[in-house]
Amino acid sequence: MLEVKDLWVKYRSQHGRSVSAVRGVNFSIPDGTFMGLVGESGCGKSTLGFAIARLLNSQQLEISGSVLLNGEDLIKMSSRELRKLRWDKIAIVLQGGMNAFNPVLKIKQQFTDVMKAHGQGRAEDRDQRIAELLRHVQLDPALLEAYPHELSGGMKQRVAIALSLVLNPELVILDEPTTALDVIVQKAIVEMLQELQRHMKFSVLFISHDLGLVLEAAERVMVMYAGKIVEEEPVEVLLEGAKHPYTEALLSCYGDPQAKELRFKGIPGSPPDLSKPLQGCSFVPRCSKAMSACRELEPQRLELERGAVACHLYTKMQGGIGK
Ligand SMILES: Nc1ncnc2c1ncn2[C@@H]1O[C@H](COP(=O)(O)OP(=O)(O)OP(=O)(O)O)[C@@H](O)[C@H]1O
Repeated sequence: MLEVKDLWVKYRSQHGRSVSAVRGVNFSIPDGTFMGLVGESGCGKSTLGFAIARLLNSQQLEISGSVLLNGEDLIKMSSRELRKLRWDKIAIVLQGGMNAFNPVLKIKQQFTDVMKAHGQGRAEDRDQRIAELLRHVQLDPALLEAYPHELSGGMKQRVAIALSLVLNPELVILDEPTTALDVIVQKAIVEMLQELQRHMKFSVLFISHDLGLVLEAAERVMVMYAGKIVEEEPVEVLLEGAKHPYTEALLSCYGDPQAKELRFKGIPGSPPDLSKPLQGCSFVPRCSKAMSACRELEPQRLELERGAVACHLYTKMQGGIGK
């Protein structure tokens, strides 16, 4: 349903410095799939999510490639065409989404405004739909008469999710939707989201820096590093063993929960500066398995039986590189 092909996003600053935040990304999200996107801070996750929804200010960036939603290229669409498509076909929920409500409007009004703007039906039908959505996110419809400040963070995020579903979108992009919430509320919201997704059959792109949360929430996972997807797989395949050394390192950060002493490990070093030209594999300085070819050639995405990986270890296994 969603197909992203060779997507590049480069931010331009006034001082001539540019940052390549998304560098040739390819993937697709089939209908009704819960896809996770994970990676360290600054690897380009939000830029990718925003680029798909065409929510980036195009005057300050260069964007190329295509984002096909049921065959229609969003990158080529005019602002008018995009306005019709947002909420209706694609909706986005942000980490700060719960603070994005208008503080002087009751919750109900925030739903009504979106529905009216998209020409949605009679007042009674609207009211019925809004109440039904609130029940879907396990909130009492009486809360529709509340102002945003009267709700807790978890409740507001549930409302933000309900609002994103108001026009029955085909794809919902959630960017760190639970990061500001405690782990118990996080888990409850993820479970609710899975339930909603199964029931309403939309596709999800769930963006988070928390691999543990993504593994719990999603069916498939994409791992992003320095603007590229370095591994993509169904969760159960990834849990059998990561292929890319970066994914392996991310997984090992969680340690063994059964161990007597809980130790948190980090990944030594830091991600590369995306404003500088990169040569070879961008993970080389932090990779314990790097070979000389990794310093020279950028690994390309290699399609596997149930996923994909961009790492020379796999090119080598297939006889592609000798060093
Ligand atoms: N408006 C902008 N102008 C210039 N550079 C930007 C802009 N927004 C993001 N960047 C840069 O693009 C790169 C990717 O940032 P992005 O926010 O997409 O990453 P992220 O993985 O979502 O990180 P985080 O989880 O911290 O939000 C970073 O180097 C960041 O500094």
